[in-house]
Amino acid sequence: MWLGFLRSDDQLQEPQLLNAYGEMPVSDIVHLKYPVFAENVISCLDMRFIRGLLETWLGPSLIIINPYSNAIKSSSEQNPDDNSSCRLLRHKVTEVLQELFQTKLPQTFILRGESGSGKSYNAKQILYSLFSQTNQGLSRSSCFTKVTAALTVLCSFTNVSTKYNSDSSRVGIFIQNYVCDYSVYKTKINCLYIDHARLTCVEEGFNNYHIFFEMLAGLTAEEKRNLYLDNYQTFKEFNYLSTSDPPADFDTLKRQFQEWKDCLITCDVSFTDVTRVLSAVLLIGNITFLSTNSQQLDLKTQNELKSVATLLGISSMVLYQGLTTKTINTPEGLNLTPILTTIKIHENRDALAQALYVRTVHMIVRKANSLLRTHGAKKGRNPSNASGSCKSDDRLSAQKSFHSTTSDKSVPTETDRQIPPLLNIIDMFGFENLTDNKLEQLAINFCSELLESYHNSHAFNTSRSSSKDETRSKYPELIKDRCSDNQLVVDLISHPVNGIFKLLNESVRESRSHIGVIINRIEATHSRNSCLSINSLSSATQFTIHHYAGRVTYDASTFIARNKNTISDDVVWIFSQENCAFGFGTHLFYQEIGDASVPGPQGKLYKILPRAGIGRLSKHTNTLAEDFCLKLNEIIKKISITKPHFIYCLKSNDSSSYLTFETEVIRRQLQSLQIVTTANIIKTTPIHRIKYSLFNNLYKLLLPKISTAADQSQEELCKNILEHLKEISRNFNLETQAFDWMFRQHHLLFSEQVRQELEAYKLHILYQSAVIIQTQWRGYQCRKRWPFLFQHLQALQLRRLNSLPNEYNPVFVTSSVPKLDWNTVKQICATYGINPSVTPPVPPARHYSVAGNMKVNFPQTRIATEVFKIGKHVWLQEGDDVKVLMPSSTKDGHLTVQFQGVTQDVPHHIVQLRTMGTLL
Ligand SMILES: Nc1ncnc2c1ncn2[C@@H]1O[C@H](COP(=O)(O)OP(=O)(O)OP(=O)(O)O)[C@@H](O)[C@H]1O
Repeated sequence: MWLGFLRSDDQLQEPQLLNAYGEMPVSDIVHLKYPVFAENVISCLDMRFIRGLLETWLGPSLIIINPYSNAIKSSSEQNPDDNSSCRLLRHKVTEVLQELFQTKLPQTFILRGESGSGKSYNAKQILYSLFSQTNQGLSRSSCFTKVTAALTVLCSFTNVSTKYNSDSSRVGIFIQNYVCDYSVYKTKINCLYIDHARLTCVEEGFNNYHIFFEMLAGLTAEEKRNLYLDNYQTFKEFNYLSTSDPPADFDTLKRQFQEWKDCLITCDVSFTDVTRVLSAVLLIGNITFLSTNSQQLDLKTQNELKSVATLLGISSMVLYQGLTTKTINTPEGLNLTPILTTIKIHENRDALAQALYVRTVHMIVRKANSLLRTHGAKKGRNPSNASGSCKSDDRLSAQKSFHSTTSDKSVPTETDRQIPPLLNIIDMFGFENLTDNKLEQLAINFCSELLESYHNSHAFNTSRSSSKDETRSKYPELIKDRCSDNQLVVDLISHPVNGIFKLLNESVRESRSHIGVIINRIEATHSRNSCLSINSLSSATQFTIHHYAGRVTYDASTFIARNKNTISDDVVWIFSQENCAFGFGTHLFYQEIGDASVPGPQGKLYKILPRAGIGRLSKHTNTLAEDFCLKLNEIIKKISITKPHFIYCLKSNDSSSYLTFETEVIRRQLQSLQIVTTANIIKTTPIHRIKYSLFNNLYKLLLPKISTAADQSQEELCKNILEHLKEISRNFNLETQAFDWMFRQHHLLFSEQVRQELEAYKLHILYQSAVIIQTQWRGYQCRKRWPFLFQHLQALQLRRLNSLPNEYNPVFVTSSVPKLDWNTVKQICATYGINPSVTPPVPPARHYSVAGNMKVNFPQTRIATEVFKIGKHVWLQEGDDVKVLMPSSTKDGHLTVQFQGVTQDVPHHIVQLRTMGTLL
């Protein structure tokens, strides 16, 4: 089982990983001298950055710096295959996969960082590594092609250019990979929507979604004519795009559109249907009603109304009526009344555009999810999970609360074990602080706070519980402060009784409240919350929250309107089968229309967002904030029963400049992500907590001999493994006092240093085993081929001896002995300027040795393997530790050795390198 992993070059050729103790720059922040300070971390990251090393370990987690190298490369030039900068990330994926296979405990990669720090980029790299290590590599994995196609389509739909990132994703993404038999048999993409109001919000400085610019650049003249877009020469002529700037030059947009189109087809979604909806959305934005008479349209708009109606397969009359009338349910019956204000009609229009857009995205994701299963799932490799596995998973996770599970996360219960082996990836929103922060920013920053809270409870809970026992942690107060600050903000925003979201939701339901009233209520309810400040004298609609990553001032003036998230049923019923001949359009609203007990509008309000997906529990009437919290909590519940692996993404600068390391930017991110505190905690506390049985499963192969005594308990076996490790490490003169572990009733607590030693030792054992197996296999192959080879050699010898004519060539050679093609050899020699008749020169002496696939530099510590005399005097005894300075410059095959103050050239074979192998 391990050999598959061992073939990965990344693991075997990672000298940094195993050799970094004491070297600068260290490959793991935890190896910096205690106590770790921000300055040391920054200089370490800086030194690595200069050397092109963008990844640095933080114990079991990884820090990755975004160098913005794609600023100088187009996306088509970026090939994940030759991306050598992701070596440690790939290694991490391998480790996590091994853990998944051995412990069956679901695992989650959580990408954290500011907007633009590279979360989405690294999420793709994780997916790439995952698929290249499973499913027999990428080439055979159609699942991976579909996942990347789905993500490419999604990116165009959900990415926009912002102040922080020219390619910022406006949805949170949660990817679930179901793994079985070393294959990903199903991938599910879940989206968390929040920012669809951006589509119709045409304020200055806001950019619209990439797809509109790509589509307008990439459609052919004929396609544009068919979609009624041929009369528009520039982006600015569309109201919804009038304030936006194209995110790239025309040719790039055109190329991206072609890529998007290909990916859409890979996802089995109709290109024509989707472009019809997108064109309709753009044209809907241009339907403007006269402010003097709300029911009247100007002449140009009349044409646009007709075009939209044709694109959506409805009559202009039905569309016009849907936008301008409202059904009111009175005790006397249903009344169809005209809407009198232009603002209300325009709200209806924008709600329609948003609903069409976001539901199309949702439908594409659902379609892609249905394709992202390999045959394994259908064959029922894992019958209990393969069909409807998400549902069962949902139910399971919904039963557990976030806080109860985080406290005892490493204990898989019976129910946990039924969960299929899952590898999740979470790529949520980055923290945002704009000049004008709205409801979307509050939701996005709340999401960051929840993840921060999750991080605190997972990264520090174990340490706190252990500190109770041993009071070893030097940072309990600091951790407590961070956790309680964070909890204050989470409560302020989402408390079920008096949180900001709750107050907002009530105000939407009451439909009378004014934002000033809400702000007053917030102020009154949270007057003691130190994370909130309201200065009602300077502005009646603003409040400031002290988030973990900085203070953000929110303008609540649009909160109530944005939180509504509603569309009237008059608009929804436009898409009933009687009215609409466009099947795709009808399908977008099938739930609302299908759920209605009586056909036709009833004066109800529906949500703009689709109901299905992760938030199955959500209702038709939920507000935006309600829906967002529900879905986010569901995701957090799902991941709280998995083992998290944090990937901290840092941006190297704020201006997206290529390879520019700005110290202050890094310092800010280190502080908000608590990297320095985490490093110190990892150094001082046994942070790992694992059940004895799981530990033994992972590491029992380290024991030279496993006791077969039936009465040996799991705890005893675990003790034996650790004692053996200590003994081995003592022989290496490692600081064994840092080998920290504690035995608890069911669990073992151990330090990061122990984990690293265990992993390094395990890798070494696996490597040795692989060498033995390969040696045996090659020996077997040689012995099998030897009779044919022998015959061949005999024939050659015979031909030479008898000077047989060249044409004569006995057919002894079997297919298993490859023939040397001299013409090719000559050609290669000519290409590389090699003279085949001249013996190549001896390469210069190396200034290092290689042991266990690692480079070991001079001076080295070696062991004398036999007695060595200088004259008659015995200078070295067998087993003496000696210092080897370098290969001897005067005598071939000799090394310059120093022992007891004397330096002497000694034959190579007398002193052997101290590797673990010498001790086994
Ligand atoms: N390791 C890397 N090497 C090269 N380019 C990178 C790397 N990481 C990120 N980038 C580039 O930096 C830009 C920002 O990255 P990305 O969109 O992944 O950030 P993000 O954290 O997901 O931002 P947001 O939260 O706003 O979506 C992208 O153009 C991405 O291609």
